[in-house]
Amino acid sequence: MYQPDFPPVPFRLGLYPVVDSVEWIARLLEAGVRTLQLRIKDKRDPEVEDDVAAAIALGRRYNARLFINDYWRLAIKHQAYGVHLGQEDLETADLSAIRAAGLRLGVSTHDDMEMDIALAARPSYIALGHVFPTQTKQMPSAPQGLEQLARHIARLGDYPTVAIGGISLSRAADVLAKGVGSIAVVSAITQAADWRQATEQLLTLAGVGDE
Ligand SMILES: Cc1ncc(COP(=O)(O)OP(=O)(O)O)c(N)n1
Ligand SMILES: Cc1ncsc1CCOP(=O)(O)O
Ligand SMILES: [Mg+2]
Repeated sequence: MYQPDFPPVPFRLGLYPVVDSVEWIARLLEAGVRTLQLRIKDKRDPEVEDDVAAAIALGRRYNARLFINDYWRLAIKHQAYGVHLGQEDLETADLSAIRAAGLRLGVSTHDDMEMDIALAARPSYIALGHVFPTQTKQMPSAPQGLEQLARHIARLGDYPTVAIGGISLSRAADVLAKGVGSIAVVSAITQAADWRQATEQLLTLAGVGDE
């Protein structure tokens, strides 16, 4: 039974682009995307605060589900829809403060042990990855593949899930067929020859997510 300790999200979050600039957030909202993440790596809070605030304001204007990766203090300060945290971040972030501020929480997992840890935090959704090899992030482990993904989704039952890692346009349908509620993509959009067409095609496959 899905009983998160943070505000719930719909099981189907649909297409979930993960991007590194406010420009991308603006473009994708305009293109109809309604679940997305601002992921700017390795900066200090003051360096990213303006971008985080601008992305959150845009997300609000479009009534979108905008998650902030890593910068949970800024996400609280500017009242984001949600925060996405990795396993290491879970050790240092103030989950009580995120919960008290009413933000949704997404947590990364790579294997069964990390799923145990994530489930103990009772987040709003659980991300599963990386499914396929990825050029976007250095991963210490091997890709899960589709069969492992299916096993993890089955274990999680009605818990909202997001698959990530190497999900190209040509692989998206196979991933969605495993029953995941959302596909998170970086390069399938940002490196596409025609990002608008790629986004439209991915939206057709994954949807915009449920209300
Ligand atoms: C939807 C989604 N899933 C997983 C990740 C990876 O998060 P994390 O493990 O914190 O790694 P970084 O993205 O911070 O490098 C994600 N960002 N989004
Ligand atoms: C941030 C992140 N976390 C696990 S894989 C990944 C990168 C996904 O990027 P791509 O969709 O380009 O493989
Ligand atoms: Mg992170």
